[in-house]
Amino acid sequence: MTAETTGCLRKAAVSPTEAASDMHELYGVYNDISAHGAGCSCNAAKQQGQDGEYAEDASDPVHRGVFVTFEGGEGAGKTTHISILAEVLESLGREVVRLREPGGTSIGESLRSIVLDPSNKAMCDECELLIYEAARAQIVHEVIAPSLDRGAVVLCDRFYDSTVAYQGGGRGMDALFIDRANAFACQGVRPDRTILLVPPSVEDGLDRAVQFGQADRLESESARFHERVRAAFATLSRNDSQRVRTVESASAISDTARAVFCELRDLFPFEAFLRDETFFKRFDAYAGRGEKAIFGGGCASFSDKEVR
Ligand SMILES: Nc1ncnc2c1ncn2[C@@H]1O[C@H](COP(=O)(O)OP(=O)(O)OP(=O)(O)O)[C@@H](O)[C@H]1O
Ligand SMILES: Cc1cn([C@H]2C[C@H](O)[C@@H](COP(=O)(O)O)O2)c(=O)[nH]c1=O
Repeated sequence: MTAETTGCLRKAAVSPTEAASDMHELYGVYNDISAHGAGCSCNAAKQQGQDGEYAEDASDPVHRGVFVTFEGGEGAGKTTHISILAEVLESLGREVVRLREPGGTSIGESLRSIVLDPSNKAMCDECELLIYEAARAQIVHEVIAPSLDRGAVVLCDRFYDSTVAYQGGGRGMDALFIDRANAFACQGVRPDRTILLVPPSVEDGLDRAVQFGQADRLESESARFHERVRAAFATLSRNDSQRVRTVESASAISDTARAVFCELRDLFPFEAFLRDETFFKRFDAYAGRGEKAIFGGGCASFSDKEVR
């Protein structure tokens, strides 16, 4: 099995056996690791595409990679769990592209600093919506579509569901217009799975989010705004429960990480990790380290200094 035939492994010729042996070295606990090679996620994703589960019309592209987005209110734990997932997927030999929205491209990061700048108090809702869509169009065109085409796993911190929740739920903007704007920006690219992380409460999430610095323009919105965003995310998950999986991020990071892996087990070969009582405990050490410390790894990063 080669990367060319399956789209499953890192671009160069890394066989399932080699990937398994890398992971064995890293974690040193699995004897039945060859089972991971058999559970190739891209085949699963492609199959789902062929079955029409993810592709809503015949013109939708069926990509070779896997696109997973993380959503949720402020401080939900998206950065932390993307980092954990990326680390494990890389150990399995996958090419992982980590991104954030808005951002992830040079243009997108410039738009991010404008839309989140707390001094931009004059920004109207229409301008805000279009900035998010502009950044999205650029990241889809420049990074997400090409990465999926070559078979990478793309992990994105927020995507179009955030526009539905923040500009739709939070600002009360027209839902149909938002759907059309999202479709225009995304050109048929849709997440294969979305993990919706839910902190214990809006207040807890905001406290977590601002612990390392000043609140940005959106974080500075009222608690009522953030409650509406939270409710809109909950509705999204109820209406599309096949794609959008809710995970509470109320307890230890290890418990939340295990629940995230559970929701992705049909896309990636995670069974051995899920059977291991102790595997997820190591991730409790990520608590409170913040984005800068976590994103020290080898894969494409969306930290401020290393923007893709
Ligand atoms: N179960 C949990 N899962 C993830 N993070 C947790 C959990 N419990 C506490 N935290 C803490 O919450 C904080 C916020 O996490 P993180 O930065 O990953 O959230 P985020 O959703 O990316 O935030 P933001 O909205 O600012 O982008 C971190 O300090 C993290 O250690
Ligand atoms: C994509 C997107 C984001 N937002 C909001 C949500 C957050 O408040 C910020 C992004 O900051 P984070 O620290 O990276 O979470 O922007 C939005 O309102 N609409 C969107 O489409």
